[in-house]
Amino acid sequence: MEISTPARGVHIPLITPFTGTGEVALDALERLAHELLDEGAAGLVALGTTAEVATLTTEEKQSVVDVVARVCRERDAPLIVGAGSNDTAASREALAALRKVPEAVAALTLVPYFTRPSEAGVIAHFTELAADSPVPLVIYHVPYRTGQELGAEALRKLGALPGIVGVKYATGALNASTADLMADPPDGFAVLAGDDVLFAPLLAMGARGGILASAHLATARFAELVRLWHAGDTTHEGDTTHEGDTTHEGDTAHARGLGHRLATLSAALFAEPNPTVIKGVLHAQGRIPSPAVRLPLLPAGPESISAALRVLDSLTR
Ligand SMILES: O=C(O)C1=N[C@H](C(=O)O)C[C@H](O)C1
Repeated sequence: MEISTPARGVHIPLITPFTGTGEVALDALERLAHELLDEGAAGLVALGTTAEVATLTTEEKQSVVDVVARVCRERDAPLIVGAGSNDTAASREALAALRKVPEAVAALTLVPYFTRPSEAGVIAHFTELAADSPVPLVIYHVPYRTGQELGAEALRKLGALPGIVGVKYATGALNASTADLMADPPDGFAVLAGDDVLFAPLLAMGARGGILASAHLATARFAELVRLWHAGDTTHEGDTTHEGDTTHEGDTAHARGLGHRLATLSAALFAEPNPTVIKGVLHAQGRIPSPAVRLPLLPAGPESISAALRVLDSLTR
């Protein structure tokens, strides 16, 4: 298994577009994937939460992975695939299936949800998965969805395991534990922002990038924000930012302003459950055939979509 830290930048967890009659619109997915890479996405994520993965059949999931893998192969772009659950044995099988996806550079694997094992149990889960997986793992830490808290020390232990290359950090808030982790992450361990509105502050703390549904829109501006925060890095690719790195004063002011504006966009795009507003906006732009989502999600209301379009317009003008 080749172990490499996820690429610096914005990785986009693709929505699953549906046709007016409810089938997966694979042609629209393929077009969208190309557009996002054209606009500066560092990589793509298939089967994230944003893909409404819980509602896709096994065949649909396979088709989605096939399409996104093809795009990544054609574009030489890194592909991360969502795989795993709160059952260790089933997660091992899901990860083993990635042997058939040579384009996958990593799996995005949730901290086991709902069961609420001890911290030691979470570490045992990931130790077993990482030992066996054909691709390295990016841990998806989202305690407000999984019900499982993990402190900086536990994340450091996980990050030090061979085969674990990063975390999608979506804790809902940045706090002392975040500062602790960001001050001393394991070598080669990428912290990727997973809370869209907190992307800019986490970049300022040293995040390598993000896995952000919001970056379906204004993709180039999200990519620009990463460049701005990493402009002064003096360390080599693969390292994290260290004390003493320089960023020009003008860049910092620009980064701060852009970060605020992108946070406003993300807030508008998350005004209703993700990815309903994003789909509404992409449909209004003519980029996907329908804004449809599958139950239990309901389509976003027209006010939310118009508000997001207004913020987007002010950002791209
Ligand atoms: O699918 C993902 O990956 C993401 N899901 C989050 C969510 O739905 O809450 C949002 C994040 O931007 C990426």
